[in-house]
Amino acid sequence: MQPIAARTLSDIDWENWKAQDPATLTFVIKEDHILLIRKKRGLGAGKINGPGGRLEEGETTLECAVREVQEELKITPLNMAFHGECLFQFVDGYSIHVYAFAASDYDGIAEETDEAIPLWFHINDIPYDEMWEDDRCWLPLLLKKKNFIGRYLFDKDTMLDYEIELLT
Ligand SMILES: COc1nc(N)nc2c1ncn2[C@H]1C[C@H](O)[C@@H](COP(=O)(O)OP(=O)(O)OP(=O)(O)O)O1
Repeated sequence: MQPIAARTLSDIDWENWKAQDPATLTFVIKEDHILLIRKKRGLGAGKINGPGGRLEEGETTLECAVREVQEELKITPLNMAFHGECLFQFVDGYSIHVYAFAASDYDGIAEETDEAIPLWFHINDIPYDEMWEDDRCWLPLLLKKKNFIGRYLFDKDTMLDYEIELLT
């Protein structure tokens, strides 16, 4: 992995950009509450996020999104809807392309696993201070059932630049 000299989005050739890893995030939203996790390992360990992770060989983004929720919280998300894409470039050279889903219901009882602690929040009380910086930019759009594509440049945990396009 080669560090890149970018400080703004315009320093990156987005036309030919391809992430090292495709991944997913899923937000179960039910009766004005959202199910988040305290992530115990992997990229973003310690932060609050939606359950999710990297695609496995041969898997679709939807299959990955469902599997990751099952693995991390022992529940199955239902009524999955795709809402958008987040293209993350880090200045250390790493990149990850995240596909974001919302689910309006689930089967089972969410429990702690070795990957995640389940946490429910009212949708007006989302703990953005404990989440990745980009979440404030696009999670409100997903909550409004909008579709979006966003590009983000990070130096470790610090977001240097971003842009979001709303899709119709
Ligand atoms: C940089 O900004 C990010 N913001 C948000 N909201 N989420 C992010 C960001 N960067 C990565 N993520 C998400 C995307 C994925 O859901 C995870 C990373 O995947 P993880 O390291 O958990 O991958 P797994 O395949 O589950 O890995 P292990 O099972 O080996 O732990 O973070």
